Amino acid sequence: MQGLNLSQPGLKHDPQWFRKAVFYEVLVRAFADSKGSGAGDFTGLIQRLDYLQWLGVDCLWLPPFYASPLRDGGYDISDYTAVLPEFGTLPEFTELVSQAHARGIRIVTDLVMNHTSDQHPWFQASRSDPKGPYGDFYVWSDTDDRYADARIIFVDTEVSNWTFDPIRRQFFWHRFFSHQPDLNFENPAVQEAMFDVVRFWMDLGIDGFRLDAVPYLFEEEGTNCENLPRTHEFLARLRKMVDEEYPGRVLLAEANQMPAEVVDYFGTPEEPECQMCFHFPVMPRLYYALREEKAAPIIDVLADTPPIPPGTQWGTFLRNHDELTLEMVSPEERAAMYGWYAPDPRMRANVGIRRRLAPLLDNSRAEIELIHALVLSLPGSPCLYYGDEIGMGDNIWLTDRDAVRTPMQWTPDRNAGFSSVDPGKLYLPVISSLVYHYNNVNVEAQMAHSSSLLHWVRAMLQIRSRHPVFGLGTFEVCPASNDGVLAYLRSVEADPAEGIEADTVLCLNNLTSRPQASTIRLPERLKGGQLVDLFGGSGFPQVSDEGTVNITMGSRDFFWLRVRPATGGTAHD
Ligand SMILES: OC[C@H]1O[C@H](O[C@H]2O[C@H](CO)[C@@H](O)[C@H](O)[C@H]2O)[C@H](O)[C@@H](O)[C@@H]1O
Ligand SMILES: [Ca+2]
Repeated sequence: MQGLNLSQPGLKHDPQWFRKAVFYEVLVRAFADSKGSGAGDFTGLIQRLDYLQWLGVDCLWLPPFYASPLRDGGYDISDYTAVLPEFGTLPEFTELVSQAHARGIRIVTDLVMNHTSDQHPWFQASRSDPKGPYGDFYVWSDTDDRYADARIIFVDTEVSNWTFDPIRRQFFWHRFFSHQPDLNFENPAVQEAMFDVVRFWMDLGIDGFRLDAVPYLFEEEGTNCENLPRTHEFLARLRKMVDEEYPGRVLLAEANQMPAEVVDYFGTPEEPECQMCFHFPVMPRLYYALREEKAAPIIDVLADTPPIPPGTQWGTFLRNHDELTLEMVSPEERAAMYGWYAPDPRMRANVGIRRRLAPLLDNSRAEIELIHALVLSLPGSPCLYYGDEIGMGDNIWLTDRDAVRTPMQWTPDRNAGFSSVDPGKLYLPVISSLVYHYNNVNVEAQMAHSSSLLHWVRAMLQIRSRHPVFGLGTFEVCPASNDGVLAYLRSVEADPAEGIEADTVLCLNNLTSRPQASTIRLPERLKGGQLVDLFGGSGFPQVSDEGTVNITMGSRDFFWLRVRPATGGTAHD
């Protein structure tokens, strides 16, 4: 942004960076159009890196920007080592990586291993030459009745996971759209080809990969074809290769699974797989807890979450480029979520809700702040979704998940400052609805307004970055007398070698829409401790000799209170 005067700190060596980082998902296509083509591009993103540095994010996650017919937002890849020309060139991509690194920002890209576009030359060769070198690159069958226990994921569009190919005269397997044939991971040549894709992008300097749709790599008769042992064996091999050839680069699993299954994607200390996994089950429960006005859904899902290996980290999020998935909640919870958050059927897609954060919460500033406070203080490295920092709206009149992929709103000017193109030529229209119109909701206006959501989010990221306890610390629920109040402690021990000071923070969240009083019970070691607000430094009533704190909180209020033990030692004494 013009006028931002920022230093260029460069990357620091920090093998644990991903455990403390705040991630930011940004679609190249949606962020900034430097060429007037109507779609965003690498150069546009480079021009906005100062903004992202100012905001305080540590790592960008870029969904696919590879050659693609764009029938699934780029998750339908037709060439793994080429970029889509409308986004720019490979040298522009490498410039983006080095410009981001110069600002201390890392870059993680998407690795879509499970499937390709049907336009990929591998598929074209496979369908036309079954005996040729690519004949066995995909999962072919004479019948469409194999793997009958595998569910259909894109239920709005697909009726089967098999589609008949008139050229090869066989059926091919696809877990997603019928234009996205699954690669055959039983074929060692496919595995090697994927290793080469990894090497190609790692050689260009990226800091890691989000592994798209990773539970579905292998298929096996009589199973639901998810989370199979062969998939884990392959991932352990992939991690070994990355550790040997690109030490320090990170793998982040997108495994939309229940906690007991998703932890397997971390692997074991002996056979590690991914350093990070998105925690899908906790996300819908944050929204559920806000409407039920109870702490239990969040407490329960975290209690059901097994411990993860040392040195690994959860990825948490409120929204992303997909629908807000409800695959990980019970049918009863799903029905309630649809009622609360998607009353219009047009708001729904597959098993989920295709709305952005601000409209989901009816633009309630208090709820938007509270849900951010939760995701920024619960265990895990949070990933923000572009535009949510200014409370961007959505457009449910667009098809599928395009509802939440509209251009970033920079200014109140033409095309929201996203592009200079004729508005009719934009890849998607900018949001111009009554409440979320880019005239009102844009970066420029919020920068000029010190109490805007944008400034608030930035301040939260600053506080979080000063307290590594949020990334590295343990998590302990504190019993509260009021079931609408969620209380927990984050604690970290001193680690002078890593520059970490001992820190304990008590996080209190009033999940209800009314003021609440509650008595919170803290562990023995904190009896008589002092409580200090992390934001303003004000003292709060001290922890009683019985280890309790009596607190009153406003509607949807939250507090982050540093706990100083009474003994003058650390909270771990
Ligand atoms: O490449 C196909 C899809 O892969 C990801 O899908 C994930 O999102 C789905 C919902 O849209 C979800 O149901 C599934 O479990 C996930 O693997 C990717 O994020 C999608 O954009 C993409 O279409
Ligand atoms: Ca597969």
